[in-house]
Amino acid sequence: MNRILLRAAFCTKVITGHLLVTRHLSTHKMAVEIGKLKFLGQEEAQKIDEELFTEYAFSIDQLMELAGYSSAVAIAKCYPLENMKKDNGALLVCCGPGNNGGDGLVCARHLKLFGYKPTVFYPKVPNKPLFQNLRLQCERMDMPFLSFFPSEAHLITDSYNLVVDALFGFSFKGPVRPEFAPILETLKKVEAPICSIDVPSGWDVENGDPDGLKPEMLISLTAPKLCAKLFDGKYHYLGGRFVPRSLEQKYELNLPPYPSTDCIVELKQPKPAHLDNSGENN
Ligand SMILES: NC(=O)C1=CN([C@@H]2O[C@H](COP(=O)(O)OP(=O)(O)OC[C@H]3O[C@@H](n4cnc5c(N)ncnc54)[C@H](O)[C@@H]3O)[C@@H](O)[C@H]2O)[C@H](O)CC1
Ligand SMILES: [K+]
Repeated sequence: MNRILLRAAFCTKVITGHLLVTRHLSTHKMAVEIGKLKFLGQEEAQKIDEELFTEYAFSIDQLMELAGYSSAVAIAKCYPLENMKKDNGALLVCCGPGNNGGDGLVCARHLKLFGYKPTVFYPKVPNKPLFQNLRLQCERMDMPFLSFFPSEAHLITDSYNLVVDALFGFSFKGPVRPEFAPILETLKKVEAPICSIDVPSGWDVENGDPDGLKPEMLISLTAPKLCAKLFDGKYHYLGGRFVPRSLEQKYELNLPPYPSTDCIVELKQPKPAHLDNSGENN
C-alpha cells in the first residue's frame, strides 16, 4: 500500500567473459517504499540546492538546463503533439521571477524544438544576464510573449492545449503578493491541463493548498517536496537527474533508479492492494 510504483523500461547489456547478454524488460515494475523516497521540506530543498552550487561547483545555468529539459521531456511524453487539437500544439508557459521561472523558459525552448508552439508569459524579468539571455533565446526562436495575462480563464482554455506553471518553486512563501494573485486566481479556473514544475504555484511548499491550483501533472525536481504528498493529479514525474551519489546519501534522498539513460522517471501511487490483481505490486 504505502509504496510508489516505478514503471521502468530496462535494456541492459552485461558482458561476462566473452558472453554478451542483452536483457529487455520492457514493462518491468519496481516498487519503492514511499517512506524511503525523501519528500523535502522547504529549508532542506534550499540547502541541497545551495550545496550543489558550492560543494559540487555546478552553475545555475547547468542545473536549470537539465531541470527545464527534463520538464519538457515529461510533458511531451504525457501530452503528445499529435493529440493536440488547438492550433497545432499551442501551449502557454507562465514564468515567475525566480529560478522556477528560468526552468519554465528552458522548458519552453525545448518544447519549441520538439515541435510545440509555446507562448510565454513572463511579467517580471530579473535584471540578471541569465534570465535576460533565456528570454532572448525564446524571443529569437519566434516565441510570442504576452504583454498582459488574459483576465478570462476561458480565453486560455480556448487557445491553449495546456499551461506550464513555472511561476513559483521551492522558495515560495505565502500568501501570494498582489501582483501575482489575479494570475493564480485565473489559472485556477482554466480548464486546460496544468503542468506544474517542481511545486504547484501558490501551494505552501510543505502543506500544499486545498483551495489552490489543481495541476494535472507535477514534475518534481531533485526530489519531491513535502506538498507533493497531496498531489492527486494524473502524472507525477521526477526529473533533474543531476544529483551526485554522495549528496543523495548525505540527505538520505533514496532516489528511485532512472530507467536506462532517461532524464525522468514516473512516480505512481499504487492502487490499494485489494484492487490490484496484477500481482506485481506485492
Ligand atoms: N536543485 C534543484 O532542484 C534546482 C531547482 N531549480 C528550480 O529553482 C526553483 C527554486 O528557485 P528560487 O529562485 O529559489 O525560487 P522560486 O522560483 O521558487 O521563487 C522565488 C521568487 O518568487 C518570489 N516570491 C516568493 N514568495 C512570493 C509570494 N508570496 N508572492 C509573490 N512572489 C513571491 C520571490 O521574491 C522570488 O522572486 C526550484 O523550485 C526549481 O524549479 C533550478 O532551476 C535548478 C536546481
Ligand atoms: K511551479
